[in-house]
Amino acid sequence: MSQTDDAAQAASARLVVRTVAVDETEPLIPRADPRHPLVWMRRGEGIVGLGEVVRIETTGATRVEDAAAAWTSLAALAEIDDRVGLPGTGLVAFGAFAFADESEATSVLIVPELVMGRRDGRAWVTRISLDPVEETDASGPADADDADVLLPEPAPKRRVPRVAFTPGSVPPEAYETAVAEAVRRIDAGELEKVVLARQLVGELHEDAGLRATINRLAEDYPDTWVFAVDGLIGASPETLVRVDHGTVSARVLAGTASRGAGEASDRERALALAASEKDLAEHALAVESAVKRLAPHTARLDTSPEPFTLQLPNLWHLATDLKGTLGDGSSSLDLVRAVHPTAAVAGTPRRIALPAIAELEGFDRGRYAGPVGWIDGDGDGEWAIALRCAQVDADGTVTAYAGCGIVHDSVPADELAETVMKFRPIVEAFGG
Ligand SMILES: C=C(O[C@@H]1C=C(C(=O)O)C=C[C@H]1O)C(=O)O
Repeated sequence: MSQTDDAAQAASARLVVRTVAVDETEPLIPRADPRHPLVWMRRGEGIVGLGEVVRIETTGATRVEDAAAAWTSLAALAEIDDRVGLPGTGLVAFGAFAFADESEATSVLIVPELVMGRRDGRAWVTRISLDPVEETDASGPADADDADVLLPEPAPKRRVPRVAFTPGSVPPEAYETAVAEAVRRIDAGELEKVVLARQLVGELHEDAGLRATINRLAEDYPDTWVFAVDGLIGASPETLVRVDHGTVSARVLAGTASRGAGEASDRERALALAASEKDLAEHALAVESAVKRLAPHTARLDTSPEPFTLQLPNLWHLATDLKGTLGDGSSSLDLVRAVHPTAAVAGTPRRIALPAIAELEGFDRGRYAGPVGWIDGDGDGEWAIALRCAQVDADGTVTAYAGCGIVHDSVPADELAETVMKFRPIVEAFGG
């Protein structure tokens, strides 16, 4: 089906949505579908989706706005009975978008049949169906009581499936060559910063699915957004944009250092990162681009005063939080469209960095470094940048990605080492 048909069909569908509170304390990930997991979790809270009622697929330069328009039409027709009223209740779609306009990868919004969620100590279940007048019998939509009955049993914990990764089309030496070429262009004044990534590729042989891998990501990286959407799985520390009842927030990351072995050396690395001119300059470009692109849509936008060091189990990042109020009624997807791709994953200036990435990286990023998250019926939602992630294809091919911001004093061998740190979450979650 063409993208226009798809969007048009989605726009004319009428969804019936009902969210009820449930008394549930079990973790959510063990209830995810191992083969087609839909997950958005951080610190044990979030949403897990099962089944698929509507799928909106888009491609090309207008992939985000086409999806946003189809979503607005779909949401406008939906009949929503939300008895909980928290972020993630009512009508939701999980989404993942390709990084580049030219990508072969499709971008998707998926509306599940069932959503299980938890937030602020409250749990809920949402059922979504196409117009029940034709879809169900005379007993009408399910009532609150059978919400519990139909929840899948949590699966017992399993070991993670093992995937042996090897460099993809770009071997490590070629990555270093690309970094050196990027530095040359930066020194020649062609651009200020460009983010270059490389891939690791493996095969998922076992039919155990992805649930154990996602669970491992959530256990090892509880402070990140752990996501699974249409085979894209990962644990991202970077919030692209969140919209919640008129408030807008984002977390910009750029600048990375390894963790130290002991407490003293670890502290030293964090302090050195916070004082590093190279990293502060790289970070400033990313913050500037996010602020510039969000500002037209916000009535107020504050940035945390100085970049702070964000500690993750595998590395340190320089981080800045943005917080503001929405000024123009934009949906979270409208803001995704405004900010993607940020300088944290593309570069500065963007119009020079994007073709340089396409030329120097030598592969299609697919949905890596693209927006991943969810949107609700009011347009609110949470979107991360798909980092520390892999795309798992239907044939079992697993492609993991990691990249680094290259600036004028970047050293190729150091950047290669940084990709190794950034691959760690996904490599370990596949038993490496
Ligand atoms: C590009 C990636 O990460 C981005 C690049 C960073 C850097 O170069 O310091 C830091 C965080 C992310 O914004 C990645 O993880 O693949």
